[in-house]
Amino acid sequence: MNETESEMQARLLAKALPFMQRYENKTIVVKYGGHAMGNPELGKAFASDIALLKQSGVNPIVVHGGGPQIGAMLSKMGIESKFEGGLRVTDQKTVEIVEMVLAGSINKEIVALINQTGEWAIGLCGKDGNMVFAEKARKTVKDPDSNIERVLDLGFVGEVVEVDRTLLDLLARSEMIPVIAPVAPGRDGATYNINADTFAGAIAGALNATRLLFLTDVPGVLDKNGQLLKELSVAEAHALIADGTISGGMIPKVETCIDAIKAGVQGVVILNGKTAHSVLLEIFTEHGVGTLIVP
Ligand SMILES: Nc1ncnc2c1ncn2[C@@H]1O[C@H](COP(=O)(O)OP(=O)(O)O)[C@@H](O)[C@H]1O
Ligand SMILES: CC(=O)N[C@@H](CCC(=O)OP(=O)(O)O)C(=O)O
Repeated sequence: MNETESEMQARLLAKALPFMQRYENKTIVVKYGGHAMGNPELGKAFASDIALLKQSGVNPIVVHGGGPQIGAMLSKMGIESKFEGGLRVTDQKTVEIVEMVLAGSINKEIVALINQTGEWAIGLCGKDGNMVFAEKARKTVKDPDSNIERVLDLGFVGEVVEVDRTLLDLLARSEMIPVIAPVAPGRDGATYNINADTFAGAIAGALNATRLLFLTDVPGVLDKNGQLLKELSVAEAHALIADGTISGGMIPKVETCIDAIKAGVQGVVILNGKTAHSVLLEIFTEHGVGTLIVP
C-alpha cells in the first residue's frame, strides 16, 4: 500500500521522538553566519527550525554573525576594511558601523523571522543584562618565512573575558529565544567587535551547552581536494591550519571548536547553513551533516 503524505508525516514525526527526548531541556547554541544569510526561503527555514527546537523543550540560543553585511555597509560609507587572521581590523568608525549592523538591522531581522513562526524571540548583544564583557584581543601571527611572531593591533576587536549567565538562565525558563549579536563592552567603557564564532563558543562554554552548531556557506571543513571531512580531531585541525588548508574565516571557527571541546561542550559541528533545515537534519536525525570536531 502506498503511504499517503499524512502517513509519511506521522511516521517521520514519530522517528523524531528519541531525539526530542535526548535534547529536552538541553542548551543548543546555533551560530548563524553572515554567509548563510540572505536567501529569504532559507531564512524562514532556519527560523522554523529554531522555533521547533524551542517547542520541543530544547533551549536554543542563536548567536549570529554578519561579516558580509558589515562589509557592504562599510563600502557604502566609503570606509576601507581589511582582515588579519580572519578578524576585521576595527577602528572607532568601524566599530560604530559594526554595532549598528550587527546589534541593529541583522539582529532584528532574525528576531522578526522567528517571531513570524509564532514563537517569541528577543534580540540582545553582550551589553544587555551585563551578559558579556570583552577586552582588547591579543593576537599574534607567525611570519611564514622567518617564523618570527608579530603582535597584531586589531583596534577594537575584542575577546570574551566574562559571561554572566543570569539573563540567559532567566530566558531559558521562559518562552523567549535569545538572538545575540557579538558586540560587547569592555570594563574600559569601549565597545568591542568580537568574531561571532568566538562569541558563540564563549556562550556555549559558559552555559555547558550540549551542542554548538556553526552554520556557514560550505558543507563543513574541506580537505586539500575540496572533499568534506566528516570528522576532524583537534590535532588534525591544528595541522590543517598550519599547512594553510584551513584559512580565512574558517580559522576562528575551527579554533573556537577546539576551545569549546576543551571547555566541555559535548558536540561541535560545522555545517552548511545553505541547506534548508540543516539544524533539524543535524539535531533530529540519525545522520549528522557537516564536520564533527572530536577531541
Ligand atoms: N578548509 C576549509 N574548508 C572549508 N572552508 C574553508 C576552508 N578554508 C577556508 N574556508 C573558507 O571559510 C569560509 C567560512 O568562514 P566565514 O567566511 O567566516 O563564514 P561565516 O560568515 O559563515 O562565519 C568558507 O566560505 C571558505 O571560503
Ligand atoms: C572581529 C571580527 O572579525 N568580527 C566580525 C563580526 C561578525 C562575524 O563574525 O560575522 P560572520 O560570522 O558572518 O563572519 C566582523 O567584523 O566581520
